Amino acid sequence: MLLNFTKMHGLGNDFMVVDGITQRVRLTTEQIGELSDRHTGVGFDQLLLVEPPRHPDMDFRYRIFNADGSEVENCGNGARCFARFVRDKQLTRKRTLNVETAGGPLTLIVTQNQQVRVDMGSPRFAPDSLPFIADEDALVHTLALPATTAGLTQVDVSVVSMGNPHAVLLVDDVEQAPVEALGPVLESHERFPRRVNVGFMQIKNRSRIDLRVFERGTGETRACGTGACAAVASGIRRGLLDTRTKVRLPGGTLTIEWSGHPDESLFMTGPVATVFEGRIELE
Ligand SMILES: N[C@H](CCC[C@H](N)C(=O)O)C(=O)O
Repeated sequence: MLLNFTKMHGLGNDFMVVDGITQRVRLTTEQIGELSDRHTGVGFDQLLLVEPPRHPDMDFRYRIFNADGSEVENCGNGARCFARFVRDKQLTRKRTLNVETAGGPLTLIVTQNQQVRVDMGSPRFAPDSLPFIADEDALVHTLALPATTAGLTQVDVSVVSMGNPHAVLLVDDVEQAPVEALGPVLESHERFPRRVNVGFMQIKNRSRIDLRVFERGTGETRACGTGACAAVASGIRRGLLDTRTKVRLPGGTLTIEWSGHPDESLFMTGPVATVFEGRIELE
């Protein structure tokens, strides 16, 4: 099978974007894992597959696969790249797109300055929305670690669903945060039955944070859109952040806005980049 694709990124969180509308695409989990390899494949954090919508009032469906081949519910940086992709490929001329994802509907707006603003829906904190095993909802949950990690036997996390699951830790300095040691341990912690993305948040002031994210199924990325949303949502809920917060990630900055009302949408705005067009022959 000859597969055309476009390599894109959002603040260095990189994607192989595949048009599954004008070409017939059948990819196995194993093939996606092979394609994600940065030495023997295309190399990416996630693969995004664009498909026709299932519902008549939606414009597209797009599916998200991590580097390990796992299919997931949402991808913030990917949503922005998707919006640019379908317009660049003339699959639509609309600037406001209604899109189906496994995590629910998204509305994407391509702004005049070529940034993309995404209505990410409402953050959810109830443990079963992630899922996270806990007796009740709480601002912060204490997780016992299976073994002493980075000198810790337990950590406090806030849990947030942006369609996909996130655990957010407060740290004094993201540069010194034990991302490599603690990320994998929390990603696969037993209280997250479907694993979890792990955010390390340093609050600079009430409208600015630094963030690093160890992503489920991929590892640390240069940026994580849903991770930025989850971190700010948890900070606003805890009374630590304002309703419009800049998130500085290793790959650059996103703007997150949320009123703090549980039934109101959170918005993410940020850049998109196209790197190259490619074609690959698959068995
Ligand atoms: N690793 C995530 C999916 C990609 C999210 C991230 N790349 C973003 O921009 O939101 C998960 O397993 O839920």
